[in-house]
Amino acid sequence: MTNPEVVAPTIPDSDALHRRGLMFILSSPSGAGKTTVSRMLLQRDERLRMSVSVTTRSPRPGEVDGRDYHFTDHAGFERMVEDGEFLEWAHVFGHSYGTPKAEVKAGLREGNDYLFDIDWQGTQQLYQKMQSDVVRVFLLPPSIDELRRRLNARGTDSAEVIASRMERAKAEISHWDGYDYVIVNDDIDICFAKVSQILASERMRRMRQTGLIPFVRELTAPDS
Ligand SMILES: Nc1nc2c(ncn2[C@@H]2O[C@H](COP(=O)(O)OP(=O)(O)O)[C@@H](O)[C@H]2O)c(=O)[nH]1
Ligand SMILES: Nc1ncnc2c1ncn2[C@@H]1O[C@H](COP(=O)(O)OP(=O)(O)O)[C@@H](O)[C@H]1O
Repeated sequence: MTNPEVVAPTIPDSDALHRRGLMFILSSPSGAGKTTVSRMLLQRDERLRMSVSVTTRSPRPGEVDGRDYHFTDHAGFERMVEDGEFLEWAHVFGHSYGTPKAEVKAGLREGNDYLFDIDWQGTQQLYQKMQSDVVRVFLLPPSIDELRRRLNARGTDSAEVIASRMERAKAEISHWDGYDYVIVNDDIDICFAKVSQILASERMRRMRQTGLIPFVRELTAPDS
């Protein structure tokens, strides 16, 4: 399945210097592959955690409450909105989706990275609130026909739901320029290798390496 030649080597994320975590956002039109890429990242990367969203939509076959989403009803969702428990929330495909705040805020300080499978509206909100922590990646399908083929092949949605996802796809694609990185997900292994490289590079940004300040101070101390 996975061709080892195109999978990026795992770059050790050293704990020697403290680093602030980052918020890694993966968006795409439905069916372009963000769930597939997210699962591959989470399987291979221990420092990456999924930000599990809250939603009012029903679970699909195979989805697990607390792992794929926190499933709730409208009243429960509204209560969380009123109590300020979301970093962002939006209406997508007639349902409500939101990113819980508590775990992410504390985890970033501890150096944990979070993966977000959210749409362009949520991406904009997170970017406005936490710009320096956010890395935005958008996946495109190689063609509209291939997108339709993948939605059909996934076998999780009725013909009616697939038609409505296809209808929304072009509107979602129109937000491609609100992202830092845009990748065409043609070959899954190549796409995964690219996403892994982005993550590795973004982790090395100076501003995230909070441990550099005392480290450099020590290096440049007058009596060292
Ligand atoms: N803004 C926002 N969007 C979300 C959140 N969780 C999921 N989404 C988006 O909602 C859309 C529908 O998700 P889903 O019902 O799982 O279907 P999918 O398109 O097959 O992934 C996707 O574009 C997700 O990225 C969230 O917490 N906030
Ligand atoms: N590069 C790819 N080539 C072929 N099929 C793919 C590729 N990426 C994803 N898929 C398949 O397409 C379907 C939709 O992918 P999924 O990850 O569920 O999309 P999304 O989460 O963006 O809605 C799944 O059946 C998945 O296995």
